[in-house]
Amino acid sequence: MDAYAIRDITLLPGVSRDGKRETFDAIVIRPGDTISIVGPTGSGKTALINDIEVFAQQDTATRRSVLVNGALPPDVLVRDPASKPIALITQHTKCLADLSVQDFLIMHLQARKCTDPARIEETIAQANQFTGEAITGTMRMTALSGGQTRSLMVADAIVISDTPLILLDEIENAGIFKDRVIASLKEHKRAVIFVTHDPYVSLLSDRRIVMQRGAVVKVIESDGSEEAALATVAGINTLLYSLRERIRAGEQITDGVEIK
Ligand SMILES: Nc1ncnc2c1ncn2[C@@H]1O[C@H](COP(=O)(O)OP(=O)(O)OP(=O)(O)O)[C@@H](O)[C@H]1O
Repeated sequence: MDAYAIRDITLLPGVSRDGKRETFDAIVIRPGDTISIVGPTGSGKTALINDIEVFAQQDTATRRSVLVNGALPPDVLVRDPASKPIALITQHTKCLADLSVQDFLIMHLQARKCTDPARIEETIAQANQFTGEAITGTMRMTALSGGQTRSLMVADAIVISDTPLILLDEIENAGIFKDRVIASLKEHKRAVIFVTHDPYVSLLSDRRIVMQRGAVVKVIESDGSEEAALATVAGINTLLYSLRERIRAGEQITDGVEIK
């Protein structure tokens, strides 16, 4: 995004599923922000990120609108895929191209009109920070696991697509290190919005948008009061990760398991 620098993306209220106006004034998303969207099944979490992804202008079911740098988004951001400042990655994001990881990334680099070949290795190295299952350039895209695919897509969004905002729809079971993804997105000054049912991701976020009946009903700002809960959940997360690895490796877990 050299030509058009994104300073912020603003979501303006729409209506709930029963037609009531949402009560928030505006939700402003800036580089480095980590936001989670939580709420029961069917409460409108996916609809909310879809509004952001399509730059809604009161033309979706929710009647919300989205501004870029405080104004209507310019046409080029909406229509030119190579200029799109938003990457949406879901559980179902799959790559059907029968190419090696390296060839796929080269193709994407060309599509994005980028000429820096160092970005290929950088993307693979970044993806390997997010997953415990090593990815190499010679692997086939179609042979990657769910966790490897999601890790590569997030790394690609950071390094090659270079998008300022990444939307991640329920990637929790995909076997990626979510805390590392969040740390890396912050380090690269990217904003991320997670649709999530995962307490760890929710508690790690700077802001939590709570949905009910198709509407935003609350925005909780992280103010340190959940630190103790976060520390406990982080311990549970680490424990579960190590157990998962040991069980996958065929071990029997006969020692006592303990949250550190
Ligand atoms: N404000 C709204 N007005 C009208 N329809 C809405 C609104 N918000 C969501 N919907 C519709 O309600 C349905 C459920 O919403 P959505 O899929 O976004 O829920 P969700 O919270 O993502 O659910 P899940 O957790 O099961 O994925 C969808 O058909 C969506 O288009």
